[in-house]
Amino acid sequence: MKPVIVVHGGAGRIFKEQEKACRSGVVRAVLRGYGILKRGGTALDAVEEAVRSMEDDPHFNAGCGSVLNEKGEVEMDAIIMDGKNLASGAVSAVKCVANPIKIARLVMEKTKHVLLTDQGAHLFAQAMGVPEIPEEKLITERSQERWKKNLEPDSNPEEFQKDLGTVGAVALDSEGNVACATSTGGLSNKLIGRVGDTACIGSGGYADNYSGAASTTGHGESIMKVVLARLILYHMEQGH
Ligand SMILES: NC(=O)C[C@H](N)C(=O)O
Repeated sequence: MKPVIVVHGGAGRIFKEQEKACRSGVVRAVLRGYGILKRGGTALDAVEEAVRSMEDDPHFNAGCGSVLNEKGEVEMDAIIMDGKNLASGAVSAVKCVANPIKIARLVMEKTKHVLLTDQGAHLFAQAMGVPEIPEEKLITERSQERWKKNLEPDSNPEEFQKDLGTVGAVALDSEGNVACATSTGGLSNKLIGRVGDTACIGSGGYADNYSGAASTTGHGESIMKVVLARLILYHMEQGH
């Protein structure tokens, strides 16, 4: 089967001066993921690699470049899912790691659970030998500026939520297996402990060999209302 990978760097507004960097970020991610597929690798490895690449890229709202919560901290959510057996792993409100998607994968493969949050995710990551990094390494000038602007009395937080998007990827490998991965810093100036759609199976992503794979981006609280990723696959199953 001919392998396929599709990635997104969010569906938010992209400022002119960021356009080139954002474009090369998604191209780099897709090439890394596709490289794995071309060598006969799995859809799961391909989506993880593509998302890692965008987590490492400060132009996206995931990993380095994540938006900040109300206290000016980075709290990230991520999910990965294997369409072959419906196995999935996710983390929410994780701090001080470069690649939340890696921990999501470890949750899937090394635990009996599907979602670990905050401190529990942190302890698990430590136990798995995932290196901790200083929070400053995840914070960009742009995310700090956005956070400060949102604190101003006349700010329009709705406007700022349009600026940046979550990252994600879906892939089909030569064996006919599909997978999805999604990663985000969430919403600007969100409440501490807010968990968005990205960490929730069926909302931030879903993969099922029977129907396909989806990775979502946008306003998490709206996405969760309709369990969007699963809803998309439902419509695909119906042939829509
Ligand atoms: N920009 C985004 O896609 C945000 C993400 N869906 C969230 O609500 O956490």
